[in-house]
Amino acid sequence: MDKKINSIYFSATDTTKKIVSEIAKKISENMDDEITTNNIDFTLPEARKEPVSFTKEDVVIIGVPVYAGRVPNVLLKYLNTIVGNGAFAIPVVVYGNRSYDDALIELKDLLELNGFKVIAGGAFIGEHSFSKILAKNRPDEKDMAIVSDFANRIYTKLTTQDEIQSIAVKGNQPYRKHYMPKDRAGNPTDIRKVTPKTNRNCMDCKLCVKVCPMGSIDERDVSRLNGICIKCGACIKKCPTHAKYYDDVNYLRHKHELEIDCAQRRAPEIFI
Ligand SMILES: Cc1cc2nc3c(=O)[nH]c(=O)nc-3n(C[C@H](O)[C@H](O)[C@H](O)COP(=O)(O)O)c2cc1C
Repeated sequence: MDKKINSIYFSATDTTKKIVSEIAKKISENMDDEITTNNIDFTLPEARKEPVSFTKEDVVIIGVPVYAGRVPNVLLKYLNTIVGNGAFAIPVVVYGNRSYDDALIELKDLLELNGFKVIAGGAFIGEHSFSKILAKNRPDEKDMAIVSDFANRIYTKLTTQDEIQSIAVKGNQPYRKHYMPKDRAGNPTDIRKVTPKTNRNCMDCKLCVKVCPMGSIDERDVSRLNGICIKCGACIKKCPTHAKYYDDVNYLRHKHELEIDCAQRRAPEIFI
């Protein structure tokens, strides 16, 4: 097979990265010739300034986390600049064990509009960005076995079908509205304005500045924000001294509710 394998992802807390990278690696391992895998990590703002385009020679595994049941809307502008030129695409969404709602179909549609041919797709589960216990440590071994099998099936499809077929994925059209957390009275509540706090454990190492996908944490005073917070969990989960946290009542209520209501393990779904 004379295709080039590409992995491209946004991954604030590394679960999407783990899945997309493994799919790309496994497909590459199946190929006889020595091939190079191209990797684009667009988690940080600098990377989203680079234009990206592919050709018919490319197979592109592209992954994003599910935010509010959809493709994160802060990424739409960048995603819409990626040019397919007839490349094969495998959209992957990773969600925190609640639901992926319409994120996979949204990503698939977006890729098709950008000139990709979508030949497979998958929804996988990763530890929830808000929590240390919801989908804890996922993707785990069981998930990675499914990831591996998915990659093998993509390889088989690429090498055995004369005319590689497009696929359909699960989801609604028109897409459902963004999922909204509820307040104590059961009314939808908007947590978009919620920002992280910094406690006395902070050593001022600036790691949070480096990992914030929005480039929002002030380098001179890391307790301040210069831009928006998307609640991605990067500064919280990656802080070596656990100095970042949220104390907003509605955010904490939502997190707790998810931990209770979505505790039952969900399984990855693949479409090929
Ligand atoms: C703002 C926000 C909204 C989210 N919405 C959902 C959701 O609707 N359903 C779900 O199951 N998980 C949701 N999650 C959890 C992430 O999709 C999940 O933890 C994912 O594994 C994170 O990927 P990453 O590690 O690559 O950043 C949300 C996370 C964030 C930050």
